[in-house]
Amino acid sequence: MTQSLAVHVDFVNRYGRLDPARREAVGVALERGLTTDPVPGARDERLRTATLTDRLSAVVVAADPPLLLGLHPTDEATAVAERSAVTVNGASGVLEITDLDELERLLPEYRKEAEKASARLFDRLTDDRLRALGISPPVLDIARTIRDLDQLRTLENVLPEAQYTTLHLLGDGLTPDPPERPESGDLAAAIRRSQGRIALVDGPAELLALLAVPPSRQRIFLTPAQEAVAYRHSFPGPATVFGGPGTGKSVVALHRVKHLLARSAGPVLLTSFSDELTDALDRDLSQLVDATQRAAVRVLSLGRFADETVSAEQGPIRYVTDAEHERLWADAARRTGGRFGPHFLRREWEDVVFAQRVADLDGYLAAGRRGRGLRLSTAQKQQLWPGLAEASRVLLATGVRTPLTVADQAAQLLASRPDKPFAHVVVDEVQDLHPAQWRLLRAAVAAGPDDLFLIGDPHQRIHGHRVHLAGMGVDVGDRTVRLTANHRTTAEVLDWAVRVLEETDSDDLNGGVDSMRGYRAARHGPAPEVVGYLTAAEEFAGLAEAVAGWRAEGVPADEIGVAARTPAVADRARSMLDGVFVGTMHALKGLEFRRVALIGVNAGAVPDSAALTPEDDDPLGYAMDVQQERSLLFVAATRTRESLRVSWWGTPSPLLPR
Ligand SMILES: Nc1ncnc2c1ncn2[C@@H]1O[C@H](COP(=O)(O)OP(=O)(O)OP(=O)(O)O)[C@@H](O)[C@H]1O
Repeated sequence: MTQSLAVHVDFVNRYGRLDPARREAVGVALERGLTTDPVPGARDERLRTATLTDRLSAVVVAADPPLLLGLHPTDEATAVAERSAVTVNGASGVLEITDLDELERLLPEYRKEAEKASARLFDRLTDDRLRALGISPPVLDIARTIRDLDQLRTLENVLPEAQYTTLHLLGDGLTPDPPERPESGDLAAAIRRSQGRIALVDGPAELLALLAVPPSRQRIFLTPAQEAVAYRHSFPGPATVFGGPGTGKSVVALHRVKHLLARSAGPVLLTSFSDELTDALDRDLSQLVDATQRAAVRVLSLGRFADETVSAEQGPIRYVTDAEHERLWADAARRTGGRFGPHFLRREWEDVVFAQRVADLDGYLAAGRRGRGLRLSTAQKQQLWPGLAEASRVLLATGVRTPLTVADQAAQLLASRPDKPFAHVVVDEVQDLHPAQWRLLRAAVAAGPDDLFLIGDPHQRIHGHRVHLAGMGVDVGDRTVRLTANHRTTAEVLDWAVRVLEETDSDDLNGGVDSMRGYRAARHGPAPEVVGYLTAAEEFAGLAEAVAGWRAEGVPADEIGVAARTPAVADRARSMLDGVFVGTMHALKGLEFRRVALIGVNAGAVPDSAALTPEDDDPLGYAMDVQQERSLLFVAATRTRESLRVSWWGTPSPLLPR
């Protein structure tokens, strides 16, 4: 691909804010091709302007390829070009724009303030250290005057983004990423390196296609925090990225794939736990990589990957049906003398016996039951064992399979082969994976640098397997990066959703805890609307009215999501709504909409009594199941970009925040 033009995210955002007529006119001008004019008196002669319409001009960096930096009324474009300078960050090698006039205007004021203070924020750091971390001379001057983080924040929109981020981390007592020591400091290389902020296109047609992608669908640009992890040169082993809902974790996954493809011939596996999620990743990846690179990536769910691996050796696989599965656990429960229920047995088998590949009673007596709540005495384990052994016999020895047993078989097949199918594996939504799936991931790639890039959110765990990664041969050491800024949900919805979780901590897959503190959302919107009705019929009528209202406001049907806790309630809603996404709360995972309605959030339905371990059998297991139901409501509530409506009939769910 020839890359004849580069475009900065700021240009794209400004274009997106124009009215349709101006957008059209700018499009026509871009199609004709750019003519740039030098700006007399510019502090950096590489900054030019290009006239686009009678009122609008682009700020352009004269480089190879030319970079469209900003889009402004012509006077303003000239002023930006006059007072700024283009530089290459000394640590990361990315392109930066510094407003020199503004820094020089502020410096005397900040110096005067600094003289009054007894200490300044960066006193403990030498100039050499700051320079090595990419702080440029004009920024260093003003950084020296800063007293505290609050004062630093006043410079957020003045300093180049990456330098601001570095200073903020240092001021917070944290260590920024080590410098990458870029091999070349020239502008062309810097443009190519600034992947998350600058897109390269092969001409006006491709540029217009990029500009036509609505902001909610664009996956091209990253914030500096996202960019720092997605384009980190290399991790010496498995790395994790944790972040709350809407922090751009899936976007980071896509860019990590792009980065790996630029550095290695692959092949790369991009995977997640469901086909819906991998289908969405697959669609978005095509925005980022070209056809040659695309050919070196497999995008498929863990279930399909496992199925492919096993069926290649053994032919088509027959999976157990839901009815057979239910019968199996009812049989197993009978073999325990009826002392334990089918639900408990299934969880015990999946999370202990099968998770640890326990083969006999002695193994079971010795097995740890981390995360399983209720303590069991030796006598109880002995009572349980015949039921568990029968489940193992049916599920492992006969030809009947579940997705999890197939994952385990695939893991064993791959583990026994010297050649691994992938050079790198990138996984989204790791919080829901079962140990068998972790074993499969581990076996899909040889241990080494950049083997596993794991992305997730412990608070969105909705399938209940608790895993300790080091025990799966996945040691992430201190390679955990956290993302905190939410780009999807409004602050009002995020606050409400966090209250559903009741401020609990979730274990972080790594033996520690991941706390909710630090989530933030910059956008604002209406508070969630919570509506109660006397009967289900009235609630459905209220839903239909609300959806009709949104449609009348101009919200397209496919930008509306409706979810219920159970398939039956969802089916009923689906039958009365056309073109709108209607599904279970589980099915909302990973999706997003402009408006979301959660229905049937009543006592008895949320939490779903059928999904709870009976409290008398196992109080701790019960508490964990309730927590999982909270996570589910949290996940469903955070799917909306604009507003959330929650309804119930009869008695409201006890999980709703008061
Ligand atoms: N740097 C960014 N600039 C603008 N929008 C962004 C940015 N990063 C993410 N977004 C937007 O935020 C939304 C959420 O991103 P994404 O789906 O990657 O988040 P996530 O962390 O995987 O979410 P979840 O865990 O809730 O499924 C998307 O609409 C995406 O386009």
